[in-house]
Amino acid sequence: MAGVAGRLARRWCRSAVRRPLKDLAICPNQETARQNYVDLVSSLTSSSESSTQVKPGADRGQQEYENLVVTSEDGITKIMFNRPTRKNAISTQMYQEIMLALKAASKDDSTITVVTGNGDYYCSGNDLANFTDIPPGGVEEKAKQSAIMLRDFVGTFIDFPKPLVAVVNGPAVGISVTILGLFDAVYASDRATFHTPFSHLGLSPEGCASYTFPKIMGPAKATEMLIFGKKLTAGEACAQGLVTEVFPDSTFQKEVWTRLKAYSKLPPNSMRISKQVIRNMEKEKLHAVNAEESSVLQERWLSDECINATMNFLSKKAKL
Ligand SMILES: CCCCC/C=C/CC(=O)SCCNC(=O)CCNC(=O)[C@H](O)C(C)(C)COP(=O)(O)OP(=O)(O)OC[C@H]1O[C@@H](n2cnc3c(N)ncnc32)[C@H](O)[C@@H]1OP(=O)(O)O
Repeated sequence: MAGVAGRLARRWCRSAVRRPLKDLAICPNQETARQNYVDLVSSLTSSSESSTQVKPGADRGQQEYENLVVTSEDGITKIMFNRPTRKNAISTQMYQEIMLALKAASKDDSTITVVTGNGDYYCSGNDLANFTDIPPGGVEEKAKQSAIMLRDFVGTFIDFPKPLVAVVNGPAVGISVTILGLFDAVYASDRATFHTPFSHLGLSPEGCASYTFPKIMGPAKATEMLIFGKKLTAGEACAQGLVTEVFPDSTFQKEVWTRLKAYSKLPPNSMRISKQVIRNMEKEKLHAVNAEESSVLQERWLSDECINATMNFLSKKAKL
C-alpha cells in the first residue's frame, strides 16, 4: 500500500516539476506545503488507504454495503453508518454507499427513512484520509473529483422525496451536521453534540448550511457555529431549531423508535406530498447553494490552511 501511495506521490511530483509555477497559479510556499502534504501521504500506513477502497465483490445489486447497515421494517428504512472504530467518518466509498442507499430508499415501500450511527458517535464527518488518495492528475484533480462527489452527495439529500429523519445517537461533526438542515426531523440523544469546525480545518461550509443554518437559527447563531466552530450541546441545538427534540440517552432508542413506528403508519402519499409542498419552492435555491459551496471548497482544499490542518490530524498532531 505504501508503494502505491509512493508511486502516486512521485507521479504528482513529476507533473508538478514539468509545469512552471505560474501555470500552477500557486506561490512557492503553497508549493512547499503541498509537497509536504504529498510526502506525508506517501509515508502513511496502509490503514487509511484500505478504509477508502471499494472491496471487490461488494454486491450493490443486492443492496449490500460495506460501511452501512440498511434495514427495512415497520414501514421504516433505516440507514445506519457502520464504521464505529473510526467514529463513523465518511470515507469516499461510504459517500457512494449513502447515495445508493438513499436512492433505493426513495423507491422502496417504506414511508419514512431514518439515518443513524452505530456505536458511540453519530458521525465524525468527512474522513480526513479521503484526501490521501491522490489520483495521477494530482491534488487539483483530487479537489475537482471531491467537489463533484460532494455536490452529488448533498444533491441526493435535497431531492429525497420522503420524510427523512436523523436519529442522532452521539456526537456529530462536519458534514453530518450541515446536512441536518436538509432533514425533515432531527431527534437527538442528550449525549449528542453538534460541531462544524470549518475554520479550524481551513474549510468553509457545505451541505447547504450557508443557507439553511442562518434561516433556521438566525445569522448570528449560524456565525458562531459555521465561522467560529462553536460546538453545541443537544439542548442548545434544539433551542436553536436544528434539532426537533432531545431525549435522555437511557431511553433514547426506545422512545424515538416507538414514535417513528407510529408516524410510519400515517398515509405515505399524504406525507410525501406535504414534504413536496414544504420543500419544493426551495429546491432550486438549495441546488444553487450546493453548487456554489462545492466550488468554493474545491479551492479551499488546495489552500495552505486546509492542507496544514489535514496534515496535523493525519500525523496525529491535532484533534478537534
Ligand atoms: C471528500 C468530499 C466531501 C468533503 C466534505 C467535507 C466535509 C467537512 C467535514 O466533515 S469537517 C469535519 C472533519 N472531521 C474531523 O475533523 C474530525 C476528526 N476527528 C477527531 O477530531 C477525533 O477523532 C474525534 C474528536 C472525532 C474523536 O476523538 P476520540 O479521541 O474520541 O477518538 P479517536 O480520535 O481515537 O478516533 C478513533 C479513530 O477514528 C479516527 N477518526 C475519527 N474521526 C475521523 C475522521 N473524521 N477522519 C479520519 N479518521 C477519523 C481517529 O483518527 C482514530 O483512528 P486511530 O484509531 O487510527 O487513531
